[in-house]
Amino acid sequence: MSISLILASASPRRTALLDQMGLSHRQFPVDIDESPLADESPEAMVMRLAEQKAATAWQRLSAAGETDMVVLASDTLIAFNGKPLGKPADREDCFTMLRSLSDNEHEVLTAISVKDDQGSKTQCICTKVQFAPVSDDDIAAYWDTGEPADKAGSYAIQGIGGQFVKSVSGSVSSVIGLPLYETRCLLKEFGISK
Ligand SMILES: Cc1cn([C@H]2C[C@H](O)[C@@H](COP(=O)(O)OP(=O)(O)OP(=O)(O)O)O2)c(=O)[nH]c1=O
Repeated sequence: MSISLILASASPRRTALLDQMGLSHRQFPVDIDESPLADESPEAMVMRLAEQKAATAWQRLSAAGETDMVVLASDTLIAFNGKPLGKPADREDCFTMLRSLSDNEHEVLTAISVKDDQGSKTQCICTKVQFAPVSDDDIAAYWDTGEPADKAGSYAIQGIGGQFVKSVSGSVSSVIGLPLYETRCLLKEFGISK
């Protein structure tokens, strides 16, 4: 009996990172409400969202008769001054986020959640990122590239936004959406390895 790995995500970056690990999988995107709850910490929020993505995918696939699967889901948020920053709602929101990140340090939180028929486990990985000073002209030009729109905190370290990053302490793959080392360890606990 072979167990199939399901990635509960629409993200092209997360599937590419799993490919990088040599783990064959199938993408099964789930859309959930990603709004924060009142007074919820960034860590509690990112873990709740990853867990909910995994549980939702699991329920839908089980209802469709799928068995022998392990579901992996992930969520990425920026924590700045104790507040969560997700994807920008619009250009103005991107300006607000990048102005606050400019010349400051922030944390990128990625939660990974794995579920099978025995239960689930969720873990949060924190990476510190120091931003260089970013001007309004930089932000305007960056917004026009289209890159910030679907990225937590309005930037992509692996793309054009990498030029705003002075230093990183922690996992770079986690900033991009899936921490390779921790994902490998967690999946191993659920019987998935290369
Ligand atoms: C900070 C940062 C975020 N990101 C991305 C990672 C995540 O894909 C995205 C945050 O959105 P998420 O809601 O975590 O994920 P998603 O909507 O892309 O995919 P899904 O929910 O279907 O799994 O921001 C980068 O690619 N580079 C970066 O430097």
